[in-house]
Amino acid sequence: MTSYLKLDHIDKTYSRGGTTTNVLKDVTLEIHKGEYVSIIGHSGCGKSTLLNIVAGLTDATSGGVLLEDREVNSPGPDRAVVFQNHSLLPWLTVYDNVRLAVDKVFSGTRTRAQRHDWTLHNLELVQMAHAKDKRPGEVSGGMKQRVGIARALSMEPKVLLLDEPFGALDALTRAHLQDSVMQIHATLGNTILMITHDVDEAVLLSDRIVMMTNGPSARIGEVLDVHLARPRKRLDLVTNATYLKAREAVLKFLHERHRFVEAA
Ligand SMILES: Nc1ncnc2c1ncn2[C@@H]1O[C@H](COP(=O)(O)OP(=O)(O)OP(=O)(O)O)[C@@H](O)[C@H]1O
Repeated sequence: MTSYLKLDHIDKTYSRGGTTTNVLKDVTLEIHKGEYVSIIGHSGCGKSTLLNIVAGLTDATSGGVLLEDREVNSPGPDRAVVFQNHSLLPWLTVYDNVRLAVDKVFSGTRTRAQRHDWTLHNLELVQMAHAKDKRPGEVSGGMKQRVGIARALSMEPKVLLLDEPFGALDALTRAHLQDSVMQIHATLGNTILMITHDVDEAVLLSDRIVMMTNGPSARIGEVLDVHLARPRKRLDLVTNATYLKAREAVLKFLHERHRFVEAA
């Protein structure tokens, strides 16, 4: 398989008030088309910084990001981001929040009727068509995240970037949304890069788990292949030896790194 998205020797240093902090050190990662890759690591190691660099929202200090062999260093609809706290416009309906993105990307290439159908189609994908006329303030946190995912998908991004998309949700809502994302990934074959703190979530959803060392100068410590057939059913995995082994490997990595920090 060839690399679709490449993080190429990324370094990131923040300078503030005369002090400089090196957050990311030589991060290189190749992601294949259709792959679901998660990044896991302790708080503050630089996961969001890395995702923001891929999104084009933050510049790398050196190194860069290649998508289909072309350098990307500014935001674009080819890399749609879903943040932990939904970023919907509160004065627009659920429908209009998605339609706005659809119009931005497709106003030159699709008719009004096509854009309308496409907006509804994406709301249906996340089971939110029934609430299309509600405003964000009138729906639950999980529903808002669904709309955020619909909005991101509606731009037909080459890569979907998820920054802890389920982090602020209760366990049941989180599980439902994880199932929806797995279903969407199975249907559309999206290439997904996701940040998470949750070991079970990483193993359930990912083809590969990228484990970051602690910062400063965080780098990729280990990359774990998750050899679990799809579709994956969470209840079946509870006793699955491959699942348990993967889970243990990630926990061990994080635990050892954590101990390292405490000892330091
Ligand atoms: N704009 C900025 N200026 C200076 N330092 C920053 C800036 N943004 C982030 N940092 C620092 O960079 C480091 C990495 O932050 P980042 O948010 O990327 O980590 P993270 O792994 O995503 O954390 P968390 O898991 O808690 O969200 C932190 O030490 C943070 O304080």
